[in-house]
This record gives sequence, C-alpha cells and structure tokens, in this order.
Amino acid sequence: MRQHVNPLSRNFNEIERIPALIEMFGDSKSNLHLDIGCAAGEFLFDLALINTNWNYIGIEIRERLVKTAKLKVRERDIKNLYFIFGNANNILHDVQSKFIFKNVKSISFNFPDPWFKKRHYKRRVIQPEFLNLLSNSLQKGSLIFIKTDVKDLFDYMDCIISNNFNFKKIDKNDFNFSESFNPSQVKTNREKYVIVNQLDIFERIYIKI
Ligand SMILES: C[S@@+](CC[C@H](N)C(=O)[O-])C[C@H]1O[C@@H](n2cnc3c(N)ncnc32)[C@H](O)[C@@H]1O
Repeated sequence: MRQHVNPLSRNFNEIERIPALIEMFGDSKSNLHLDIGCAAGEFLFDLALINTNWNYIGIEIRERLVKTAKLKVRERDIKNLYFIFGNANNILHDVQSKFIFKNVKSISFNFPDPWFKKRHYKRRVIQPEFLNLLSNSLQKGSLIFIKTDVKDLFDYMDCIISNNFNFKKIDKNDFNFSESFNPSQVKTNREKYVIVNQLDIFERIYIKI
C-alpha cells in the first residue's frame, strides 16, 4: 500500500516553471484536457496516442512518477502530452499557470486520494476554493469529470461542485463521449482494478454554464 503524499506540505509551495503552450505541444491550439492526479500517466499516454487532435496535461504530486513520465514523452517524441509535478491546487492557483485555462475544454479527477479521516478532508484535491478558481477561470461549456470508488468522497466532491452555481450536472446517458477528450472511454489504472474487483464506481460530469 503506498504512502499518500500530504498535498498541504510546504514542500509543494514552490512551483516548477510552466512553459508556454507553444513549447509544450506540437499544435498549441488544439483542445486541451487536464487530468488531475494522473499518477504515472498511463491513461494519458493511451489517450494521447489515440486522440492526436487533443492536447493533454497531467498534474501529479509524486515527483518520481512525473520525472519518468516526462522522460517517456521525450523518448517517444509525443507532441500532445505534458506532465507537471506538484499539488494541482497550488499549480492552478499560481498566476504563471493562468494561460493554461485559455484552451482547457475539460478536467478529470479520476479516483482522487480519499483521505478517509475527517481531519484530513482538507487534503482532498477538490475544495471550495479550488472550485471557485475553476469557476472563474474555465470558459463556458468546459467540463469537469469526477470518478471514484469511495461513496463518501463522491458525495463530498459532488456537494462542493454542486454548491457552485456556475456548474450544472449532465446526465451521463445524454453525454456524447465521441466529441470528448476520451472518445473511446479508455480506463485509468485504478478504474481497471475497480472493475476487476467488481467494486462500485461513482461518477458525474458537470458543465460550466
Ligand atoms: C488513487 S491515485 C489515482 C491515479 C489515477 N488517476 C487513476 O485513476 O488510476 C490518486 C493520485 O492523485 C495524486 N494526487 C493526490 N493529491 C494530489 C494533488 N493535490 N495534486 C496532484 N496530484 C495529487 C496521487 O499522488 C495519486 O497518484
């Protein structure tokens, strides 16, 4: 069982330099998707190879995973995938990252760390201030995807997002995945584990209105 990283540690106050989109991607004008807590990024590698007309950024707090993922991107010469190391909250709140939002069409939170103890809830990645930031920065029509196997965490995230009047729930059955960042509904590593072990998956899509 891996030791969870405390995102509120001061170690994450300093943020790496975020290059301009034109430095990150072959075609910086493509639709951009952000995956928060992407771990080693396998999900994003799969997506980036299938959907070359989308750009993908993964943000992950475990530095070693990000270093390895960045190396793999370079070795494979992938032009539509970029990884950023750090606490996603700090990174996206930082003024130097504001430009990222210009092209962002969607954000996914796939199986975020649950932080089961009540006193640790503030370490959960989705927080009201984070939602305010997304609500102020994302363009109308942008999408947020959440997915977890922990019902309590799902309720927590859903409550925070639903309390923000700029986001509306979308019925998954009415959603056209073919035009999304994930047209072939690629699964994340945790999702594959959850499916094999027949655990429940709680998920929801929200649109910025
Ligand atoms: C349970 S794993 C899920 C990984 C992947 N999304 C999946 O579905 O297989 C949660 C990931 O989020 C990362 N993480 C947790 N808090 C974070 C934060 N504040 N910013 C960025 N990454 C974070 C963890 O290090 C871990 O890799």
